[in-house]
Amino acid sequence: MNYDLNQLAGAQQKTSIYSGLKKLLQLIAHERKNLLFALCAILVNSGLNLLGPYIIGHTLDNYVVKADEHISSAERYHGVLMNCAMLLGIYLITLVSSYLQTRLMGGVGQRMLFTLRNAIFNKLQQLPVAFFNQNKAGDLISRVNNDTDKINQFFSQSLMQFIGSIATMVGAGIFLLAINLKLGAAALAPGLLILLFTTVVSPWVKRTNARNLKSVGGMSAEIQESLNNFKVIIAFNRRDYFRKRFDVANQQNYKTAIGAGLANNIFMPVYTLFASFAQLAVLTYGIYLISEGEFTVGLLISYFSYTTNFYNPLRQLATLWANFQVAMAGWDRISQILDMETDLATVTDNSVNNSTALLDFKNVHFAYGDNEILHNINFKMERGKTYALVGPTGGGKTTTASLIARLYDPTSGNVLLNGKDIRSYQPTDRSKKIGFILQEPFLFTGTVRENILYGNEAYAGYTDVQLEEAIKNAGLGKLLAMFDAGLETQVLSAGNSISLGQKQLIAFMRAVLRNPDLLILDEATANIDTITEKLLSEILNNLPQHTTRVIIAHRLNTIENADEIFFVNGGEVVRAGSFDDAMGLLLNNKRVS
Ligand SMILES: Nc1ncnc2c1ncn2[C@@H]1O[C@H](COP(=O)(O)OP(=O)(O)OP(=O)(O)O)[C@@H](O)[C@H]1O
Repeated sequence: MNYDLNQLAGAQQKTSIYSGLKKLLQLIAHERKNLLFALCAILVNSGLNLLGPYIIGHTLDNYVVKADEHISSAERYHGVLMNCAMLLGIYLITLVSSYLQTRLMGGVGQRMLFTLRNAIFNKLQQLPVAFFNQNKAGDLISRVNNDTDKINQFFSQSLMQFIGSIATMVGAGIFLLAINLKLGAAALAPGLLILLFTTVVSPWVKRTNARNLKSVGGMSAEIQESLNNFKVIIAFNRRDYFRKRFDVANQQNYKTAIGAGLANNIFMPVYTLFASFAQLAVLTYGIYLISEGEFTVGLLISYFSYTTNFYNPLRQLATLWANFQVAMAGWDRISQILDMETDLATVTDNSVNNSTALLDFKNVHFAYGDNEILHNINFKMERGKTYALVGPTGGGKTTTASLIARLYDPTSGNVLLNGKDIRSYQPTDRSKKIGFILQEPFLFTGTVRENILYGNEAYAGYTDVQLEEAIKNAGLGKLLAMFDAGLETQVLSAGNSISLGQKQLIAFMRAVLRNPDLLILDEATANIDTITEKLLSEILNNLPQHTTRVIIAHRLNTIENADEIFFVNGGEVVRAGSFDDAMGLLLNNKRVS
């Protein structure tokens, strides 16, 4: 299955703004109350702002331009003062409502960021190994950090301004048309041209931003790769090579960022130009209407304010629209992860199998992409026995072990665990039954204790003394004693606080403590001295009766106690009997050739 996000990008970028926004809003459905309050605040704000120009126009017409002779100057003065007081009240209420709106939306934005990052992280935890093989960690980190932040910025800063601007525009448009239909139409006509321009240009702006976010992800992947491998880079003197690679990624990012900046800033000047056309139309046509006696000076002044009230938010919308395009491009990249279907779903197994073995491979084929690695594999593994997988490098041993642990599913055929399709087990049940120790075990930054407890939640409440007791009971006491500070020894996930061999010992203790039915060791003792390795082999021999062991190793002494050896090579897994049988077979083969 194709899990490469950057290859899927083309297909998935076609999500419409409406459906993208709808899905995004579903994610913050629980914020409905806050959004509603903020919306009320913004509507109050916009509505009151629109009353201002009308009151000013009304004041001018009634108390200044055509003041009625019957009104004394004291009454006129009083009228003007009353209207000013009303305006002051309006301005104060808009101040409070705009504060409320900013506060509410700031909170919504931060909570949304939290929810989004959580959703992506949880999704990442469910995705199969193939997903991580096909995508670079740096790009994924950029999606979790950078792209979610773009959405947060839009929601916390721009969304309410966006709605406020639209509300002000609609209100101003209504006032313009209601006061004078013909002049209103002339004032609003350039707005239609703006709408047309926006519709045509927006897809290009979104595409340009998507390209930019992709190159930010690419650059982040470059940085991550060179930081992770800095020792190899220094040892092989590959600094120039990586510097050049980074330079290419940085250049690429620079170019796409310039493109995105250009695209995001294209709206503003065009909107300003059309807004000026509107003011000109109001001025010339308005003066003509006044000369015809169809309009008043006070209303013309209100009209200018309303035209400004219509076009200013429109200009603001230009910036907000660009922010929205950036956010939607980020959302597309995030939805690619959220929409990713895992092909390792749990299936129901109603078939009747009479297999009594712990593990049963039935006609298993497996391919990475188009490259078939295992062809029609059939073998069984019984409870409590020790099996070794041997064979040349690249022969398929790790791949076979990965199928046993269901890191991948067969392309065809079945793997049965306890007579049931391995795909029918819930991930938690399966991982309880199977322990997997890798050549380069992953440890978290923390203490040995914390690393042992990872995946061993049953011991979470244990005191150090109780845990040490459990470790001793599992036969692991001598291993723990190899760490100077015992359970409190510090481990750095990406550092050199302990050796690779010591890391393997911690992973070994972690896996054995889980008391799994099946324990897989993939070159898990390759970095351990022969004396400690003997100790590990004793521990393995003393595991509970029911535990089956699968050992992948190149060193012969590691596998000499195996009950059965399998040769894994050329797409086949062949039974070779016990260690002695296998050695005999190997010697005979050599003699023949
Ligand atoms: N993630 C992957 N994507 C594509 N091909 C892979 C992947 N992992 C392994 N392969 C290929 O599958 C084949 C078998 O690899 P595998 O790691 O199973 O061999 P192995 O016998 O365990 O080798 P080694 O002894 O070196 O660990 C190799 O040709 C390898 O290149």
